[in-house]
Amino acid sequence: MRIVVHGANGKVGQELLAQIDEAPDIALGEAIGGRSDLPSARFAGDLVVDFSAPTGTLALLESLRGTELPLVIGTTGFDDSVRAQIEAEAQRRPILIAANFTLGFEPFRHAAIQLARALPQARIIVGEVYKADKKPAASGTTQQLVADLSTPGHTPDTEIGRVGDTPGINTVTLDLGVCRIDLTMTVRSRAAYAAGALAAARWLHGRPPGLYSNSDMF
Ligand SMILES: NC(=O)C1=CN([C@@H]2O[C@H](COP(=O)(O)OP(=O)(O)OC[C@H]3O[C@@H](n4cnc5c(N)ncnc54)[C@H](O)[C@@H]3O)[C@@H](O)[C@H]2O)C=CC1
Ligand SMILES: O=C(O)C1=N[C@H](C(=O)O)C[C@H](O)C1
Repeated sequence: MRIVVHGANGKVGQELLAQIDEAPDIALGEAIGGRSDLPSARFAGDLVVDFSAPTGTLALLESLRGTELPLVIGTTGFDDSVRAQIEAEAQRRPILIAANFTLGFEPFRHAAIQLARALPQARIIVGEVYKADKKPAASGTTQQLVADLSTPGHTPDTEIGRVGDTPGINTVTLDLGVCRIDLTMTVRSRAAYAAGALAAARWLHGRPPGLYSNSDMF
């Protein structure tokens, strides 16, 4: 399978290029670095992986018109209108979108959901620590966990941290007053995200048009 990387100059994009270079079953079709590269892109590949920015993903969808290339979207921070455009585009091509491609993220979020169901009286706090230059708003991962753990009338609190070049620390705390339970997922390297995105690409390749998430892979 030949992969086109969109956002190739970025932190995750560079990890993707390194892992594609080592992968026995994947070749690099094209590396699209940033905004200025998109107009000349040839999309010389079988599938596109996008780790850019919401405006970049929008521009990518526009550039992909007329193709049926499958698309793995790692970019986060979409507003409802862009999400609606992605959903519409999934009628024309298979799209897999996930806020967090770390291999352990699905089991992590399901463990948190199970604990929250078992302890409805707990106060829940969803925490994150990321690189200092990431937007201060809650990450896509935190938004996913907050949605997973919200019940009518109860929305988890969030704690947002930005430190150095932290790849990602995600926590779910269930506070019962007399005791607390802490779940933590620590990503040591952005290689974790790239590995998960390439696993998603292998899973998505050959599937029919539709909107998929990494929970469909398990
Ligand atoms: N789903 C997941 O598992 C993960 C998602 N992410 C998300 O992926 C995105 C990229 O993360 P990083 O690699 O850390 O960011 P980065 O800032 O290091 O790289 C972003 C890349 O996108 C390009 N870009 C930015 N705006 C663009 C535009 N308008 N058009 C075309 N290209 C554009 C930049 O040139 C750069 O190559 C972010 O949205 C981040 O939240 C990051 C890590 C894991
Ligand atoms: O910007 C990042 O680095 C990450 N962003 C994603 C998010 O917004 O949740 C996923 C990952 O946690 C790292």
